[in-house]
Amino acid sequence: MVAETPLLCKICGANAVSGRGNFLCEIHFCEMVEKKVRAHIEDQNLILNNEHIAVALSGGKDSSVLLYILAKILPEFEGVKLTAITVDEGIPNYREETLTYAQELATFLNIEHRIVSFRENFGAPLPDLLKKRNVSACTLCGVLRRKILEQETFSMDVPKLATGHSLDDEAETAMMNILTANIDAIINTASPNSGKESLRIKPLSVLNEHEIALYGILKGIFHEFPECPYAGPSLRAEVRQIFLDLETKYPKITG
Ligand SMILES: Nc1ncnc2c1ncn2[C@@H]1O[C@H](COP(=O)(O)OP(=O)(O)OP(=O)(O)O)[C@@H](O)[C@H]1O
Repeated sequence: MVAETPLLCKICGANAVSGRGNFLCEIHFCEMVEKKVRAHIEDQNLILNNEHIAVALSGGKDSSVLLYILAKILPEFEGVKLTAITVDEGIPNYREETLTYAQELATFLNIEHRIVSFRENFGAPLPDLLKKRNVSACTLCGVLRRKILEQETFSMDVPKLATGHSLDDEAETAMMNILTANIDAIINTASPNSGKESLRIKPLSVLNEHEIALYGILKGIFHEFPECPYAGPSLRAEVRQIFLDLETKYPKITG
């Protein structure tokens, strides 16, 4: 039997934790991830000195990694303050766990954390709001969540709201806009400073899901949470599957 040769970090020769043609050890992989995010923030002027940035923290892997990395690189920006905001949609057997985790992470990172709920803003949790409307759960949830996040951001006089959207999310959105011939959205995606979008920043949009998940695992901030009970068939889910299928043929398709 031939022993398998361990894959080695291309920088220091230690055992590699990441593959896909980019072999790096734990230290160099994490450095690479942070460097990519920092470079994106600087190139696009996503964060400027003395800004107060709101971070949309669901407690899921992407926004948890976002908060962790922003907290880590924060000292490099003069006078920048972070406030995490979590929206409690009131989805039973789902949101409670991520909410607790979001609280724990914000406390661990010593970052101010606000929890805002559908109940206090719209009078009822999502399941009750759905009873009165003939609309899909994800559509209503997404619209109301964005509304609360925007309100909170403005009420705090915060110029920017950071979300944990990844490169995969951005690729899926671009593909969905093409498939639905949503010309306005295609133009807005191409120009980050247009309209209301100027308030939104997506510092993780240079990282693919593999990089975010691995970074989260290595930093001990990755948690498996139950899937949202309302998650079901959707155009986004189908587009995601198309990308996954393509990735097996063309591994570098999302970075
Ligand atoms: N309940 C919430 N409270 C605050 N922010 C949220 C909430 N849900 C989503 N977001 C923000 O919107 C982004 C995109 O949400 P979405 O549910 O599409 O993504 P996701 O890939 O599951 O992200 P995550 O892993 O952070 O939950 C999240 O990364 C987060 O920044």
